[in-house]
Amino acid sequence: TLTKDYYYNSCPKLYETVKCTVETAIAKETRMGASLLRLFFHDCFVNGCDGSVLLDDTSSFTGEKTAIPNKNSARGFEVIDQIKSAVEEVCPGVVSCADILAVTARDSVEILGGPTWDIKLGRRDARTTSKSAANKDIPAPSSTLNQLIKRYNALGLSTKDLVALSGAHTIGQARCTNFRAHIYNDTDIDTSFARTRQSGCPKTSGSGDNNLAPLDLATPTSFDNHYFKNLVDSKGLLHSDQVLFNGGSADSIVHEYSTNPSSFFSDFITAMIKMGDISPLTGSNGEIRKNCRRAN
Ligand code: HEM
Ligand SMILES: [Ca+2]
Ligand SMILES: [Ca+2]
Repeated sequence: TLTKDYYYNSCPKLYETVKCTVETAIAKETRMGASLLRLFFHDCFVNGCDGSVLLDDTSSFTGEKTAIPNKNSARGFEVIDQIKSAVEEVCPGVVSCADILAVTARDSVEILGGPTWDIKLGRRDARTTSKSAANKDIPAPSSTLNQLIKRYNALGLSTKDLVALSGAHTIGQARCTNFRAHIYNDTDIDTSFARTRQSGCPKTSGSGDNNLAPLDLATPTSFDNHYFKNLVDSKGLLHSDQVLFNGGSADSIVHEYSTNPSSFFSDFITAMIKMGDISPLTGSNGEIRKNCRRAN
């Protein structure tokens, strides 16, 4: 099992080393904080939090980076490489890439104005992975509320965890291809917001697919509860965002977070810890990778 003081003796400088590199990366590009937080989610939802998302393709397997949810989308791998190098300098061969993702996600949230919390460490790194697992296990932005609830439940996460974790969309950007159907076809969207987003995202698929828009139109670089205020105003960017406030079973939770930032923060922390507990490799399973991009 994971513990809070896992590297207390073996790598006492871990936290300051990671945080310093994350701060530099976010100072250079604010969006990087969002990208790093998302990497932890994409790792944990595919074979658990085992660093699988970081593996490059090899001759023996095709990894997760070219799966639909990640291709042209997941970013921050160079920053993870920098953090891993810095950590290897202070304690070589000790800290897993899976744990580095967990610390990095926690620090990114805090640096962008969100809460901080103690995390549990002791994960080991996967030696392999598969593209098809990533395609199957990461929820699509076209998901219905029931599909999202089912997927989260299968991982031991509740509807409350789903809503709280979706609050991560208070930061970062999405590509037109992922919100086109919502802004052109859905009716659960504020019409003037839809028009604004349509102006940056052509209706014809294949044109402007990579054009970006902020997931939170109000405060896209601050980790706050504005995402939930947007949902109450029918200004969610993704179909999978707005289904959380649609007259369904998640409405009351969204409403609560939209008026009470501290309840969002405390439930987000709980949910991040639960997500970080999804089937870690421990004991003699897996390994401590030397380079996060490949098995030793
Ligand atoms: C509920 C299911 C979820 C769905 C369907 C979903 C879907 C998406 C999509 C489609 C994007 C935009 C990607 C692109 O257009 O390239 C995105 C971005 C993002 N997601 Fe999620 N997401 C979900 C849950 C989460 C969770 C649980 C977290 C973290 C705890 C998270 C964090 C982020 C962040 C921070 C971004 C912005 C990344 C950046 O700007 O680089 N998402 N998500
Ligand atoms: Ca994984
Ligand atoms: Ca925000």
